[in-house]
Amino acid sequence: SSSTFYERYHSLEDIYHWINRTQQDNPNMVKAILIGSSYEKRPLYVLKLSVNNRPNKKAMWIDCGIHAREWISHAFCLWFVQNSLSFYKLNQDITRILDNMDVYILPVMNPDGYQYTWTTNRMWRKNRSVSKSSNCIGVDLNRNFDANWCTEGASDEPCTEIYCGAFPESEPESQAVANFLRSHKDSVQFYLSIHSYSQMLLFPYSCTLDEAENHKDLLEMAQEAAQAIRRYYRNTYKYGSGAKTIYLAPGGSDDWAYNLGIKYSFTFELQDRGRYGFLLPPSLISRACNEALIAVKTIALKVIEKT
Ligand SMILES: NCCCCC[C@@H](C[SeH])C(=O)O
Ligand SMILES: [Zn+2]
Ligand SMILES: [Zn+2]
Repeated sequence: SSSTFYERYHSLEDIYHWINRTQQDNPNMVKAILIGSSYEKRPLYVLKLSVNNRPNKKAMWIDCGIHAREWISHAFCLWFVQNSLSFYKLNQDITRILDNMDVYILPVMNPDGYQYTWTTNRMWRKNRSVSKSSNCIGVDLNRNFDANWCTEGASDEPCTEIYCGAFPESEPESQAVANFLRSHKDSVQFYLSIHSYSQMLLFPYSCTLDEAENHKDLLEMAQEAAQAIRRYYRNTYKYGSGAKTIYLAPGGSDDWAYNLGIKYSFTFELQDRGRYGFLLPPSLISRACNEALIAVKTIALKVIEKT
């Protein structure tokens, strides 16, 4: 049954098959868009969920798997698509969100790294690009965007886990995402990047301790989302600006999207708090994804109210 499919982790090949099947099974709600390819030439597919052709309709963006080892992230993108398709017209919140917003979902932003965690090193974080200046492999895609690039909280050392790359958008994966968002910046109102672990709802800035101009709005949205998780699932998520709540992290996709003009920009760190860490067991996928789902719905509904 479908519940077991979504309560398991899936190989890259299985996710590509799932993308294909989901589009084939839902021809008038789902379209797969090829937005680029990885360093090792694997396709980067975005699924577009759209239930109507309302003129100048808003949109939201969710990317998963920017960091390869954070498997609960990829699982959430699949969970979100399945939940949206299954409960449209049945659940009031999902129906209101889809009636008002198209949703762009990138289930695997770092396919080379993800494949590598299945075949070679479960704890791999970065992409798999080869650098000219070092034998070490991989750039941290969440330090490769053009937002205070390679300042404190990133490293110019290719062998580190937070290597910023040779220059901003040096990597095909971050370049593909940045290009897509640049060409859709007038419709995308809400950016969301899914990570693990530590149970946090973060918003700009992470690249500096300065407050975002709509900090009050972002804080209120994150607080309401964390309260929803607390109320429905009795679990605790911290929330706040990235720099103050987790650590300084420049070159991030959320800060870059925010500076592009996407004023509702978030990074979620899903379960858990460290007991299993990146190795969250499949038995906890449904809880972790349901907690993230209620948070996404809470914020998406507020974005619809405000835009
Ligand atoms: N854009 C930076 C948000 C805060 C840091 C997020 C974590 C996720 Se693993 C990181 O990229 O180190
Ligand atoms: Zn991450
Ligand atoms: Zn993380």
